Amino acid sequence: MLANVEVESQSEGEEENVYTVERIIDEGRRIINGKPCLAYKVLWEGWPESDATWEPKANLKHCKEILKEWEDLKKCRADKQAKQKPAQHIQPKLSTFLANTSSSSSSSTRDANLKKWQRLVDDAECTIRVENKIDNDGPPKNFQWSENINYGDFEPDPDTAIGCECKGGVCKSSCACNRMTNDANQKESITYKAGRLVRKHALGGIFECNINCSCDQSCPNRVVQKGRKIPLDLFKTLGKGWGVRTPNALKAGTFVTKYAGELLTSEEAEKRGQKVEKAGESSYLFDIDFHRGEDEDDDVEVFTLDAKYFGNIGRFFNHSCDPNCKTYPVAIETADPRYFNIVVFTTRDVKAGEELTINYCGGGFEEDSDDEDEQEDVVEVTARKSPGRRNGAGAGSKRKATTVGGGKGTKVPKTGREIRAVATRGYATSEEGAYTQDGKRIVTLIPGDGIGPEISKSVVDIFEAEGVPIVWESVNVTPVLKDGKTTIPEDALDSVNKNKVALKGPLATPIGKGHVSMNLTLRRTFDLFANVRPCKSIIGYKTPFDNVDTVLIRENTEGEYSGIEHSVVPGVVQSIKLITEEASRRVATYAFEYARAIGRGTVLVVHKANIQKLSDGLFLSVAKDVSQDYPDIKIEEALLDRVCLQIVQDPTQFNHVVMVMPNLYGDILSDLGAGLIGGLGLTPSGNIGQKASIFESVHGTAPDIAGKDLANPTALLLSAVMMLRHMKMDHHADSIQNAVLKTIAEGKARTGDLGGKATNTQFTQAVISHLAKH
Ligand SMILES: NC(=O)C1=CN([C@@H]2O[C@H](COP(=O)(O)OP(=O)(O)OC[C@H]3O[C@@H](n4cnc5c(N)ncnc54)[C@H](O)[C@@H]3O)[C@@H](O)[C@H]2O)C=CC1
Ligand SMILES: O=C(O)CCC(=O)C(=O)O
Repeated sequence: MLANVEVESQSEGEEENVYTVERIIDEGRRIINGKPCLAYKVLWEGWPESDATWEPKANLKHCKEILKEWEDLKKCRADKQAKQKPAQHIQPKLSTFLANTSSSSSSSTRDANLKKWQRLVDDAECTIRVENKIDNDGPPKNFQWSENINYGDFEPDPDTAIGCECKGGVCKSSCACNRMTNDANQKESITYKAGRLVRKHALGGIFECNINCSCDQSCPNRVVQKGRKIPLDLFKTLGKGWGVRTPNALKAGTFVTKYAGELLTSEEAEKRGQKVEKAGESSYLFDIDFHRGEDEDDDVEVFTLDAKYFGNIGRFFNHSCDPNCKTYPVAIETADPRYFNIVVFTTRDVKAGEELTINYCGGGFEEDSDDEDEQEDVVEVTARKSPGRRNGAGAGSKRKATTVGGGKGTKVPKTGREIRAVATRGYATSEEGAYTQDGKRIVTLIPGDGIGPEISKSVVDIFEAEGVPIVWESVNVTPVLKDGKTTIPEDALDSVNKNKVALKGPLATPIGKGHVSMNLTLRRTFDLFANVRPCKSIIGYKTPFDNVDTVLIRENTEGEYSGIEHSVVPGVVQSIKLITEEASRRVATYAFEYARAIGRGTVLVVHKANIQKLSDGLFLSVAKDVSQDYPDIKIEEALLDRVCLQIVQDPTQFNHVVMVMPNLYGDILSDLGAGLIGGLGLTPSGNIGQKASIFESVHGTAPDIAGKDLANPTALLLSAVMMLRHMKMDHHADSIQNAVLKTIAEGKARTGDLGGKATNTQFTQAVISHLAKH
């Protein structure tokens, strides 16, 4: 082992110490002494891993053998990943990694912890690649990865599994297990077709061959029990916490994963749910209630799987109203429906790189899928009745037990917990938040000051007329003094923490004195790091430029708005512009991801690094470094003053880029953009973070027209449209957006800022009359 190679400590200005390299444990691009470079993470002999440091290659010039060892190790890992070795069996090894790192540490700590996690996750089944390019979060805290269900005291009785008597490896449609699947779905066929793809008709309930069957392991009716065979990416999403993505294209009907977790009684799940909710944390409860009827008071016992502390990749699927996957019941270990496995299958063909999502409120196979199975084959699991008492008797069947649907018959009290009649889970990323009993999303509404309440009412009225399935929770953000500091009232904090999504009217800030800005306080409190400000010409409303379509992303938590100001001596004040690598990296990453998502090929970094050499210099160099991870997106840079000139000369030259910049520049440039398309009454924005997202118009409280019903609510309405898209309610977003644009284009009900005579109320009524359903 060639480990005793000495190198010099790289830190500038430090005494030159000499340490011994034990080995290299990681590699990546890092900023060292202000410059991005390839660096290696070095474990030092006699020092713990927590003292490992990132060293540029130059510092390792005497460590050729160690570098070679590292290259060999990397190659070996890459080969292992490429092989995507299939899982052996449904009972995988139990990986016990209790991530005890702080969720927001440095990026190097994050990377080390994610690597550690990746090894355990990988070990558990088929290849899972863990990736976080968004923030410094490591693995979730207090979460133990396991592919198994932890049954605790409620182990299912394997003797209740109904077996078939088919000999040899290939069960046919006459097999008792296939027939039970057919019974449950009123359709005859074998359950899985070639390529381990499930037939659509089978998805009302699948009975796989099991330990009580005579067929062997090569039987095609054994798919889920053999474990996941496809690689998956566990990745940090923009604004939705962790998510799951497929690196390869998948066909409709592909088995993706089982949902693992701890099996709880309803009472226990209820207690856990309440505790987690109180703490404002995410819950991951999934009722195994496929056998419950439409009436939730049905006298049946329902177990719940909790994946908060213990589970597998199933825990990380995000919700979508237009999902590409769905959970279905699969019986393997027992035919007792209280123990059906919750299993994720794709419901349509999925492209490589697509995020895999499920709709927590149901939704099955794509209607126009050209798969060989017909659409009417689809049997919705949602609120499906129990498959009933099946005998399993008939040719070739071997009935082992008769406990289907019966169980202990314990009466379960209705608890009011937000778990619906289908397999459902609560979740708390910025996308998921809270729901009412009847499945409506709860959204925090901060009406704001000045024109805020008027334009908020307009949004509420239009949403009601459109029938958007959300419930508003209105809160006040009048500043309160706590320990001498101006803060947000507790109920507003609780509401946003719980709901994860808010719509906010403008809030007034006293000029040159008085309390700090509540707008900025909200952004900082919820760490809403990226402020997305699109600016698009409105067809039919003539301005000097017809085709403006700019997108600006503003760093939203620091820079000139850090709020660090003091008087040095009378007549001299100092205001600190704080720029950190961490905040610059996450907003730059967001900009690149956003550019990719909306199909723009360039990220333009707007800065003044010629003057603010260190602060804007860091912002720019971090953005350049981030760009290395996005070879498909170009990076360009421009000085703010030149951008101001060019954008008023011809804004369309910025139509193909996503601009990203420090806080103050974004604030000013977005007002300038508004001026190009007709004013502040038109421009929306979204403040995006991991804990929550708050949508608001770019404008302020407009004190000159407040209380007169003269305001244009378009900017807040379009912010609300952005919010709907964020929540994946695109259908309602389209309807409202079209109605607003049509109203302005038509010209009959324009507000004063657009040269019209309509009041806010009249404009609102006109929009309602243009909604798709009217
Ligand atoms: N995010 C927020 O909540 C923001 C709050 N503010 C606060 O708002 C207050 C007023 O700031 P101002 O500089 O006057 O900016 P402002 O944006 O409130 O008003 C500027 C001009 O635009 C007009 N305007 C703005 N929104 C309009 C709408 N929806 N319909 C028709 N006309 C509209 C106003 O009548 C005014 O003439 C200040 O206390 C400021 O701190 C300012 C900007 C953003
Ligand atoms: O907080 C304020 O009053 C103004 C904030 C503002 O202009 C902004 O950052 O959008």
